[in-house]
Amino acid sequence: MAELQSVEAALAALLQDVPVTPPEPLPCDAAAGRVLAEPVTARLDVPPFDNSAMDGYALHHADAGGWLPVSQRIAAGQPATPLARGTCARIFTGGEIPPGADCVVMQERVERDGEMAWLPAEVPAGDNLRRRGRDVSVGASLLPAGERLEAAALGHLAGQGITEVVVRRRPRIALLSTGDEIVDPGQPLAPGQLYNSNRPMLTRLLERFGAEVVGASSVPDRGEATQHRLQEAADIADLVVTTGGVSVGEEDHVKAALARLGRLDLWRLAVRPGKPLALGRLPGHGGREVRFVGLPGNPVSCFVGAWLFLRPLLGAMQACPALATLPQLSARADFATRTGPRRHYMRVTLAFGEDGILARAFRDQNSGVLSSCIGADALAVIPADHRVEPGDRIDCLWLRME
Ligand SMILES: Nc1nc2c(c(=O)[nH]1)N[C@H]1C(S)=C(S)[C@@H](COP(=O)(O)OP(=O)(O)OC[C@H]3O[C@@H](n4cnc5c(N)ncnc54)[C@H](O)[C@@H]3O)O[C@H]1N2
Ligand code: MOO
Repeated sequence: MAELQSVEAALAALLQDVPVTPPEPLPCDAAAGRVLAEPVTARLDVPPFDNSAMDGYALHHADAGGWLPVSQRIAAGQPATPLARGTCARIFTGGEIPPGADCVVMQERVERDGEMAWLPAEVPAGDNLRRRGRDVSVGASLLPAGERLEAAALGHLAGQGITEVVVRRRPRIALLSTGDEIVDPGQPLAPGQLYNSNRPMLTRLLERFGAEVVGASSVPDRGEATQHRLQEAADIADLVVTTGGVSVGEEDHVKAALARLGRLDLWRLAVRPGKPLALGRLPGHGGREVRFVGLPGNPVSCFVGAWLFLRPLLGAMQACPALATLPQLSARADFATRTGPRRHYMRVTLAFGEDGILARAFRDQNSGVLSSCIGADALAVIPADHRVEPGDRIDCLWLRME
């Protein structure tokens, strides 16, 4: 039997020559989670004018230390007039610093008597000032291509008055569920059948990774039907993902159908869960090359396979570096385990304490037990042929992210 491949070899095969989806313009209001196809350059200074960081009094620092007349009042949104030397201005947070002032004293340090204000001595120039362009200056790089538009980036675009961006088209995914025993929720369940957990789970994960599921259908365990559905899927998608039917039984038709239509690049990994994972390519509409990932049917194999393989693949398709890898944390195990010839990706929760991070493993790590993925903070990576005792250091891949 052919040797099992490593995760690294599978990732290298998967990420080779990945076609990037085309750019498309999109209103910023609809761009959350999308990936910038072009860098954005700042066209405004932010803040656009020197302004006060405090409610208080603006003055020239050389005039501090004594009583000064209050010569103007500047609320946020009002224009300031030049400040006469020897006077101060009542100012509010965000108010424009008047020409001639170079510092602000917060009102808690100031005594007020009618139109006069007492200001403490030795106020440094620049105190409590937010200078024009401190955050962003015109012409500077605002956001690079490949940035995923999350909260702060969307705020940054709005801060420039930008209403439209050019983003990568979301990769289109066709999801095929194989298995005669798999039934859609809402249908009655006959003996020997079970409901399709993988489809909604993968749909949600794929959407979180920036993709759009454009087709989701079920495939009976027959070679011809599998081939037909694979071709239909390849015609509408950038990536075809199947679940189940990639093991060694005679009811496992996916690999054969793939090999007939396109090409099987790699099959069977030294990992648990997810051993029979298959990677390949299919010819799409008009001769396009469509990627193929065949996940094993066990729900945990699908969950882990999506994080390990679909996420970086979708990152490459959107030219988004943030999706390429998962952050790695070092934790202490609070469990004992032993691996055989396959690397084990165990579902763990992480407790962040004063002594560091403690990883707790879900009790049943079988690849059919989807409960082990609910609330999982991370995947603990246990090398092949390895023994872990409680307290041992282990590497964990952080999952609490997009
Ligand atoms: N003789 C061998 N048998 C198996 C091997 C092997 O090396 N030799 N490998 C085992 C491993 S490891 C895995 S993983 C599974 C994967 O097999 P398949 O990818 O062909 O998956 P299926 O047999 O179709 O399904 C496996 C399991 O998952 C259930 N399933 C499938 N789809 C769904 C779904 N959409 N929702 C919920 N559950 C689903 C299915 O009913 C099966 O119980 O092969 C082992 N066998
Ligand atoms: O490789 Mo499988 O997913 O362990 O049951």
